[in-house]
Amino acid sequence: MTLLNVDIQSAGYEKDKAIIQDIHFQLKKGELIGLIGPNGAGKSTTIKTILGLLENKEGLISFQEDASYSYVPERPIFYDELTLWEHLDFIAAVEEIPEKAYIERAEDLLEKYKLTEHAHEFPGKYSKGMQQKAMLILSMITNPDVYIIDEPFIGLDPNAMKLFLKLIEQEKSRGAGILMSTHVLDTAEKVCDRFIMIHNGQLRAGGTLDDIREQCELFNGSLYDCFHFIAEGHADE
Ligand SMILES: Nc1ncnc2c1ncn2[C@@H]1O[C@H](COP(=O)(O)OP(=O)(O)OP(=O)(O)O)[C@@H](O)[C@H]1O
Repeated sequence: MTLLNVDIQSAGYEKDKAIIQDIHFQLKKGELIGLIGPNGAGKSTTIKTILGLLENKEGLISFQEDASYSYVPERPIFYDELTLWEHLDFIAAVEEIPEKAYIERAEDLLEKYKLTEHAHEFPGKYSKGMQQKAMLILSMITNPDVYIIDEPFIGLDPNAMKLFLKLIEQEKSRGAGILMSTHVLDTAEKVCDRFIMIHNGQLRAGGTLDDIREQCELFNGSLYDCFHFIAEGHADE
């Protein structure tokens, strides 16, 4: 079942100045799609377009009726005056999550990400990795149907990365769909079901790793080999 249908003809930050063009794909239940491309390719712009943050857009974005989503931005954003626990309280109140369920889930996530002892501190003062973990916890507290995650791995230590991947796997089994942009291609190759490869604001290849290999004519290539081919226009020597 399709959770999100992306049909972007063009989008950008200024009128008549398209940054991305012709980006079309669908995110299905239980699926993890990797959004891949070099710096400045248009990954974050694609995500912002999906979230409805860009006014200059031609095309259609549609979430399945009543589908909820969580967005994890590339750079963590917090309210200065709220502790992490207060952020969780705030989200639970806005989303009307029953108190017992939310407290259990919050305590479990804080424990897993080793932030229990820091839950009553201001996340603005956390280390980079702790901030990223806090953002991931906030995104998971609502059990959304769709996750849109812009580069989750920056700053995560290896244990936190492993934990994140395990939780993402659990969320997929629950039926959530995940769109995740990342530069960590060896991990993406292992965990993503499909890929969207963007270069210069255009969809250059898409599908499973085998589909991408075929489109790049690199039949035994890794995801990195295909990335290099698309970004540089020739195979890596
Ligand atoms: N707020 C903005 N206003 C104008 N142009 C922008 C803005 N944000 C990004 N751009 C431009 O849009 C293009 C695509 O940027 P985008 O951030 O989508 O790339 P990206 O693929 O996410 O890159 P990275 O891997 O470096 O995060 C770049 O040329 C960038 O300069």
